[in-house]
Amino acid sequence: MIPVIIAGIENQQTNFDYLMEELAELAYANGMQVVADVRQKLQRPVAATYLGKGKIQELYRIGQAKEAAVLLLNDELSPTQIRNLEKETNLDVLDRTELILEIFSSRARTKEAQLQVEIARLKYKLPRLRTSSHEKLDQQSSGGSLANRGAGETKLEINRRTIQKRIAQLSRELKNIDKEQLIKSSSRRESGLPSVALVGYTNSGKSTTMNGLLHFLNSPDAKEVLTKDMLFATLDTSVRKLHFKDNREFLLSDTVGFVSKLPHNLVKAFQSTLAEVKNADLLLHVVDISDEHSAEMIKITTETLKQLGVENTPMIYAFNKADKTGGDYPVIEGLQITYSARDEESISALADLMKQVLFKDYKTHKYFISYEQGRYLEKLNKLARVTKTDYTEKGTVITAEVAPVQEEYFSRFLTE
Ligand SMILES: Nc1nc2c(ncn2[C@@H]2O[C@H](COP(=O)(O)OP(=O)(O)OP(=O)(O)O)[C@@H](O)[C@H]2O)c(=O)[nH]1
Ligand SMILES: [Mg+2]
Repeated sequence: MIPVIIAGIENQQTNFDYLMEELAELAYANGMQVVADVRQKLQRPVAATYLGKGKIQELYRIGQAKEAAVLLLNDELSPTQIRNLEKETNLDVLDRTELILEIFSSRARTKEAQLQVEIARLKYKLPRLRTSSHEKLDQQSSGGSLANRGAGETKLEINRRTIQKRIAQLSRELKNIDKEQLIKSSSRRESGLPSVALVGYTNSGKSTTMNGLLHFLNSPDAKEVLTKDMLFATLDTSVRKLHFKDNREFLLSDTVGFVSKLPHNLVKAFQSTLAEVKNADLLLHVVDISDEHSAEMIKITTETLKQLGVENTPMIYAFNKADKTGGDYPVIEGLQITYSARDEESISALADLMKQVLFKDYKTHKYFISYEQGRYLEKLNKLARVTKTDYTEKGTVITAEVAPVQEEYFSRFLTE
C-alpha cells in the first residue's frame, strides 16, 4: 500500500468531516494507506498553492517523517496549484478527481466502461497539459508529417491535438457500442415490460439486492452480478429479465454507484451506461442505513440523478443492511422499505412492494392537510404525483395521483 497524506480546506461546508472520511475510503480503494490527515480552515483556497504557506511547510515535514509518497487533496486543483505543491512538499500530488478516475480506470472491465473512463481521463488531462519554454519543438528536428502542422508549433499544441484526436476516436468507438446497446434497449422497451433500475451510493448493496431478487424470483437467465465490499465494484450496467410469482415480468438493472463530487466528465462519459436509469419506470434507491452518513449519501445520489436529468421517476427508498442496525426488518412504510439484501423475507417484501408500484394503477384523490400537519404535505409531494394545490384559510387542498401502496397511509386526509 502506498503511504499517502490526505489534505483539505474547510470553509463553510457542513459535511467537511464526511468528505475527508470519504476521501480516505477512496484512497484505500485505490491501494493507498492514509498516514496523515491535514486540514486547514480557509475561506477559499490560495490561488497559487491551494493551501497556505505554513500548512505546506507542515506537510513537507510530515511527508518526511512518515515517508509518504503522495499528497491527496480533497478538491479538484488547477495545474499550477498541483505543480507548486509538488515542488514545495516533495510529494506526488493527486486531486480528488484524478483519484476517482484512477479507481474507475482500474475497475473497468468491459470495452464500454474502458472507453468511457479513458475519455473522461483525457478530458481531465487536456486543460492540464503543461507549457514550458524548453518543451518548444526544435523546428529543424520536428521533421516528418508534424512539420507541415506549421512552423514553430509547440510540443504542447501537438500534445493537445493528439489528445483531442484520441478523444474523437474513442468517442466514435463508443458510439458504435452504444448503437448495439440502443438496439438492445429499444427492443426491451418495445417488449412493453416495465423496468426497474437500482441506484445509490457505491457499496450500498445494489448488486446484492439484484442477486437476492434473482434468487428469490428464480428467473431462468439468473446470471449473478458481482458483489464485493469495495467502492465501485460495479462499473457496468447489467440488465436481467425477472418475473414475479404470478408470472408478470419486468426488467431489473444494476449499475455504477455514486460518490460525492463525482467528476462531471465522468458522469457525462457514463451517460450510456446510465441509460437504463434514465429510461426506468421505477428506481430502487438503495441506501446503507447502517452507515452513520446515510443521509449524506441519499443527498449525493439525489444530486447525481438530477445531474443526469432524472428527477420525476417514481422511487422506492430501499434502506438496506438493517441487519447491522439492531432495528426491525423488513418494515414497509409507504414507498420506503427497511430491509436486508441478505434476508429472504426482506427480499420477498421488497418484491411485493415493487410489484404493487409497477402494476397497480395510481388513483386520483383529493386531500385536505391542515397547516399544523405540514410535514404530511411534504410527504405527499414526495411520494405522490400532485396535480393541483390550493391554499385555503385552514390548510391545503391537494389533488394527487397516489400509488396503491400509499392510499391507506394518506387516507386520513381524504376529503371525499
Ligand atoms: N450486513 C450486510 N451486508 C450487506 C448487505 N447487503 C450488501 N452487503 C454487503 O455490502 C457490500 C457491498 O455490496 P454490493 O452489493 O457489492 O454493493 P453495490 O451497491 O453494488 O456497490 P458498488 O457496485 O461498488 O457500487 C458487500 O460486501 C455485501 O456483501 C446487507 O443487507 N447486510
Ligand atoms: Mg455493485
